Amino acid sequence: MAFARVNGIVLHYELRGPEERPVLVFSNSLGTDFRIWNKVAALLEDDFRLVLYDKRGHGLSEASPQPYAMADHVNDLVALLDHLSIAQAVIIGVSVGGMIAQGVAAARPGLVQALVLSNTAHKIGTAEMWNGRIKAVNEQGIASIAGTILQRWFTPAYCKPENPDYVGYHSMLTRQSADGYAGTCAALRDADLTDAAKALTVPVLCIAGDQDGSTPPDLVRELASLISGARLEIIENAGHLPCIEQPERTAGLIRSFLNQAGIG
Ligand SMILES: O=C(O)CCC(=O)CC(=O)O
Repeated sequence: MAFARVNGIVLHYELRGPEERPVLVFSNSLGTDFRIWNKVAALLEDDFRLVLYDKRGHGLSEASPQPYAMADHVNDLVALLDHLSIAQAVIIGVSVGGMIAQGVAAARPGLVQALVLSNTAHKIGTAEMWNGRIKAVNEQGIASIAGTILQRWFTPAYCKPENPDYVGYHSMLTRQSADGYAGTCAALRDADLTDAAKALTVPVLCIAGDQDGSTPPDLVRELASLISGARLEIIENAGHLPCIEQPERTAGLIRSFLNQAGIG
């Protein structure tokens, strides 16, 4: 557990794995903290240097007042990597974390060796949808929308109150800062990374979950079609967060992609 003040905000992060190995940076989704990557990280940490961090307004990182711009999240990650003296990294992002990854590649191309874009897109949702979510969170709290959100995060088989993991992730979501959650909804509402995706020249792996209700496979396929040479993999029996529901498959795809790209 470590903290750094970068870009005017205190971020929570953790470093794992051998220092001399290629660096993998993990960026999490809306309403979660970096523990969503724990099972994937455990499968990779013997062979890679891992950076896990909580984005602004999530987990133990500081929450500035809403709204946020995607550039805030992008600049935070670039500043954290600079703070850690990391010159090159593979950025692995899920959902809004995948948009942050695309943004970092556009803002600081030299920093990015390859990208893994899991359950994400160049543009997610509509202004109407995000404004509705912001209003609900600000007026009634995250708990008021949590049940609906978890149905998109996980498959029906996982989404059961008798599953302790489901209950745990419900707690993770409802305990996020309202400013952090709604602020990041505003960032998602205003972000269109179509041009950034089209300009990517690094190796890219796109991952979709066959039962993802937030960024369905067709949307991830559309993202992959914008990126020259991108590889697309669809994980079965997974919703929006295959890193939680299918960690072995997710880590296996990351490992084989890095191997193919000559990293590691
Ligand atoms: O998960 C994200 O980072 C944004 C996409 C989304 O809205 C997922 C959800 O339904 O919470």
